[in-house]
Amino acid sequence: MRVLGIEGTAWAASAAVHDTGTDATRIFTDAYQPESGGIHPREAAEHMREAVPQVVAEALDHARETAPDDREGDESPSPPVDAVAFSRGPGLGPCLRIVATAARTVAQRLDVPLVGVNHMLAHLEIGRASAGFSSPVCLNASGANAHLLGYHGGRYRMLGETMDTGVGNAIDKFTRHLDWSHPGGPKVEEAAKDGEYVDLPYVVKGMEFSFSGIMSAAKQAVDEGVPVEDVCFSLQEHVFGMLTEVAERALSLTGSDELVLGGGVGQNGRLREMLSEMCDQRGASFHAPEPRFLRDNAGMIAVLGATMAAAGDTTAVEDSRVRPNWRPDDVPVTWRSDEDVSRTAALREGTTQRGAEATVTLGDVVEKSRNPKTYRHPSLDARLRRERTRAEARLLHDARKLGVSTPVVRDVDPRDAAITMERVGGTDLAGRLDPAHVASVGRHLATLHDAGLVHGDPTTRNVRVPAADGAGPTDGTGAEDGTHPDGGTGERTWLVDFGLGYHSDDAEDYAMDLHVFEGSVVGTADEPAPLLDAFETAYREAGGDAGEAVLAQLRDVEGRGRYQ
Ligand SMILES: C[C@@H](O)[C@H](NC(=O)OP(=O)(O)OC[C@H]1O[C@@H](n2cnc3c(N)ncnc32)[C@H](O)[C@@H]1O)C(=O)O
Ligand SMILES: Nc1ncnc2c1ncn2[C@@H]1O[C@H](COP(=O)(O)OP(=O)(O)OP(=O)(O)O)[C@@H](O)[C@H]1O
Ligand SMILES: [Fe+2]
Repeated sequence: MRVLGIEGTAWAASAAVHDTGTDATRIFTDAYQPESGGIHPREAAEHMREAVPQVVAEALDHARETAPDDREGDESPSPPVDAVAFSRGPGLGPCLRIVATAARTVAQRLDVPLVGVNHMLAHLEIGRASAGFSSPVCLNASGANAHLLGYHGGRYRMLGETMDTGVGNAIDKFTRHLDWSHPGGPKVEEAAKDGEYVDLPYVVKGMEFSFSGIMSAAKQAVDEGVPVEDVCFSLQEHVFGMLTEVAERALSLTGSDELVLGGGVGQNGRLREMLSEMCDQRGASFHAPEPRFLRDNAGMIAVLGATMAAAGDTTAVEDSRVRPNWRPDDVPVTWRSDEDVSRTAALREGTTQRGAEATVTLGDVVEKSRNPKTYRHPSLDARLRRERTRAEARLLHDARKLGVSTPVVRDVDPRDAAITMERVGGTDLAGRLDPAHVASVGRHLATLHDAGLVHGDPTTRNVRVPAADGAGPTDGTGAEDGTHPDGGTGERTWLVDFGLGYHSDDAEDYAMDLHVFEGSVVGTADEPAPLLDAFETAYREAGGDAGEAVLAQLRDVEGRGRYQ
């Protein structure tokens, strides 16, 4: 099958022809370069209006020139391509409409099917296809996005994402402050080569992350006279360190041992180096497609379009309106039937647990050491390990005082980033996900929030519950009488891993806790809906009016679009 792909979500007016027989992909791109500042939606659309028809004509010429012999000389020659795939969203509305119009026109003229492709899934599927991976975790690092996806039960689930801007846009905003021309990413990469390390904010909440604080601090540092190359170097160390850390968390949560990278920022050598080193260290495989398939390009649209067309997933012209805010986790995945990413490998209860951050030895007591991460800059690494070990020990204690079940801390060694604590539960919540246990987590979080405490990373791996068969030490201190101090009717649950915790009186931070927990449930459960329902009901009941306000804030967090 030969498929014409058309792309034009923001800056790249691009058309490509992919031949599934030879696996060859030829891409024609005309890039929009803003005169000044960043991408202006109106200017970008003007570019698309001129450039899209041109690149499409070039691609179709190429298709005709390379058509197999049997397509030539017939009385009614076969069309040069068998389907037309186009970027249907997400992206800038005016640009998308031009692409869609071009795609409909060509498909109707050639009388071939139309395929509406999700641009973000195209960024990821191209890597999965070229790696030959079956069920990887996918990190998309592009201009307008930054997120982690894992396939499970017919959809890509969102495992973590930026809470504000996309990673490329964040970097581009910083370089606009320096009056550097768009795009800024490659210029930061170049300047970073001569830079030295300075501390900047580092914001990871579970598998969610945000860039606004770090970008303000970077601009301020330059304004205060810190050498630009030092700021560029440190920006990369922090921002890519965050992406690598959340990617490792996603691997750990899902039990996957494959990671693929997608998106324009994936062209950055330092980001690729960090991801590759992290994967090496945990025995996972890493793959990044070649640069022409990383940045926006129609090749990836043609490739996924061909896969979708082969699965019969085509788009009727009357249903082909563009979707500027189309989320990748909203797409029914018709073209995959392979094994789910969430293999629950995480659930084996060995004597040594390898979390995303630490090695945890489960004996009579539990010894947790945050080992150095060599992908991170040594200064940043030392700072994070020290800060998190301190926070963990302090907050485990604070939470206990509030009546939230946590292991008792026996010893803390901030220098070696090590904690010795009581052993609790028989398994992770991930191994016994049921409404009673998630409800108990809801009550625990309501208690913490009521006292101004944020867990920071309440995933299903950071909650301990009794083992189903009763094996293992199911009692923590205080449960000897068999009562359940969390006040619920289910079995007892313990919260562990407070390393990302902190004190806050901002409802947004509490909402993030809920968002992180729900994300970990959605990422791994076969049927998340009843679990989320039980969780929120329990949180609401325990949290009263304040809890209601946090849930409203959660809806706000979930509803934030990025393409207006
Ligand atoms: C919706 C769609 O329009 C959007 N596309 C997009 O953002 O273009 P993409 O080609 O994937 O990424 C462009 C971004 O990639 C950054 N970039 C390019 N080369 C880079 C490098 N060497 N280092 C860091 N960033 C780089 C640019 O600064 C720019 O922000 C998206 O995929 O989010
Ligand atoms: N006190 C404890 N008692 C029993 N098991 C524990 C205890 N603390 C941790 N564990 C187990 O060890 C695993 C890893 O611990 P922890 O989450 O603290 O490490 P981590 O490296 O920070 O993990 P991640 O970053 O992946 O959440 C947990 O999922 C849990 O199964
Ligand atoms: Fe993109």
